[in-house]
Amino acid sequence: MTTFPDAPAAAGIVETAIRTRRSTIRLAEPAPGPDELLDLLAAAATAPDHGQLRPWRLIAISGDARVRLGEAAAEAAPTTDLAERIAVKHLRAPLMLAIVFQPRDHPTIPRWEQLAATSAMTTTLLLLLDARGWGGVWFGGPHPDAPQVRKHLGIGDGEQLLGYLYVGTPVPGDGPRPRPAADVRAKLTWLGDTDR
Ligand SMILES: Cc1cc2nc3c(=O)[nH]c(=O)nc-3n(C[C@H](O)[C@H](O)[C@H](O)COP(=O)(O)O)c2cc1C
Repeated sequence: MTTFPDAPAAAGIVETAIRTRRSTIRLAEPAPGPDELLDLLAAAATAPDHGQLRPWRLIAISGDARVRLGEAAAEAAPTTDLAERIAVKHLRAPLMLAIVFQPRDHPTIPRWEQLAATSAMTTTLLLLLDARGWGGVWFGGPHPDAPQVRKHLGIGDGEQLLGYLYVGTPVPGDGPRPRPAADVRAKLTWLGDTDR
């Protein structure tokens, strides 16, 4: 049997948080408010980020603002039926966080590294929300590139909407879902000595 050195206690807590996190789709009120969100964002902003460029910003959308965003997204739908369904999707959680990628021109830090840093921050935020008992899920969102949505949210030239974190309180009774174990053996190539 494979053994590993004893890990510090904190490592166990972190590992449990990572292994038990699940995306939550059924979300009810309440959701975190501005102070808690800023606190969590400060923690999420510690994710790996070459040059600490923080090439991202978030837009929090709650209450009636979700209705107005839903209307903007619905305008981009090709049919009335789809438009109605798209508008309703914006009400699936009490809080939506639009993840806006803001790449900068940089002499040594390419765009792909900045996108990776934004993804790392977002994943860390999702994990932190889950660890605090909030539910959340990252969805691309209906028509994130539609001009109506970009205009409504004030997405600037050169910025990209990377979808939304839908955030709220997990609906009672929707207990934790077991996660099938991933077989990652084929995902690792090891070059060099494995005697360790
Ligand atoms: C950038 C991004 C966009 C996603 N968009 C969608 C989506 O539009 N629809 C969807 O069903 N899942 C989407 N997912 C996957 C879910 O967020 C989630 O990871 C998946 O349902 C697995 O659940 P889990 O996180 O509990 O493993 C997206 C994931 C990422 C990283």
